Amino acid sequence: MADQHAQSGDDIRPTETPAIRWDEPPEGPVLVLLDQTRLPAEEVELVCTDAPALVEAIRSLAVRGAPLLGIAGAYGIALAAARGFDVEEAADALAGARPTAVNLAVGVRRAHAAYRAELGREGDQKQAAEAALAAARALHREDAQASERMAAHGLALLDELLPAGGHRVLTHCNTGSLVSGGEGTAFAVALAAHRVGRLRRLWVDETRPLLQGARLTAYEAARSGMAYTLLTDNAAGSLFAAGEVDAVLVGADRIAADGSVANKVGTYPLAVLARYHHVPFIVVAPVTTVDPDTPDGASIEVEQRAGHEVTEITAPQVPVAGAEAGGGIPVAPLGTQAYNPAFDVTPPELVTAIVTEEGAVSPVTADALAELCDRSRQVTI
Ligand SMILES: CSC[C@@H](O)[C@@H](O)C(=O)COP(=O)(O)O
Repeated sequence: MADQHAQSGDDIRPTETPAIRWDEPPEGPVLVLLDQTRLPAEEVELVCTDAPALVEAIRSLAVRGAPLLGIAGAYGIALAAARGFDVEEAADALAGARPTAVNLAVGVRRAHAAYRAELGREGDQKQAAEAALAAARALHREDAQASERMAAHGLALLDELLPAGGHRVLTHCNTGSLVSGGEGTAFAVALAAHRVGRLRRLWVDETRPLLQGARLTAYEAARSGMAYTLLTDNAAGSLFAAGEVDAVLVGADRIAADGSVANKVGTYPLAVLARYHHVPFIVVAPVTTVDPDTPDGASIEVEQRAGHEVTEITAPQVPVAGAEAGGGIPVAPLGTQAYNPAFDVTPPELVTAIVTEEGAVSPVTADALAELCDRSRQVTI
């Protein structure tokens, strides 16, 4: 199959606009987000001046993806503190805005703890707000570094598992620079393979219902100059059957202590397909996505989203005036009920490896994961 994009991608950024940035115009500090609901049509920034606006941006998926949610949550605390809002209230609202991605609560807790610690040291409100901002900036920076290290570990693992030929990698949802302070998680591994000429093709699942694959991953892949092909989620089975997939690379929203992986709905069927077809199924996520307090997959809260996301096709860049519910184009009879979990859970026995910035765990066991988390804590302290 001919490559769709022949240019070398090294100097091309996957988006012109950063996914998130802190700004301090004369009117006061703001958190500026690249509104992901408007992609790929246009890169538009969304300016949040308080925590409720950020909560709304999180719920509507203007800002999304586990690591970026953590960074956004931390900046949200800094924003509430800097603008003199009730920080306790902001922390509760932000941490609860979406339940599955553990990074959101982790990011909120980190900035909140820095804020409280400064107050505890008799710091004034301004100093506490500065401490929260410093914590958010540190998380942002660390996520970029983690991204780089995950890419290196992931590429080494791919080369070890697939010694011959270029890699044909299937991915789901969106895991690139739109979800991270750096180049992302699973997508960063594909990008690293592309840069050294080892990526033959990135197969991009469209990822119904909100099309993060089609709208966002295809966008990032195109701008990066890699060979990619978009497929409907339903076409993955026949792609495996045709022998066209060498590895699956996905991200994670929460990894339970036993190694169960919550990720975008549609991930679990890919893991089943991969096992049946003897293809490595690799999860790439920062250590902060591993949640030692969630013992197993059954304990992970899976976010249920509005049915209209399924019963309507919503192209946010093309608003439909006067339409019902979500404002999209109906594709089902009026009143149809929909089952719309945002995530599913893949059991550890279907996961070939979990790649983090601290290295890979394979086979995936509770003990190996716990050891990795301990190692990471020692490095951080
Ligand atoms: C590194 S991103 C990993 C996951 O957060 C990603 O795969 C995903 O499922 C995102 O879901 P979303 O609902 O778009 O926030």
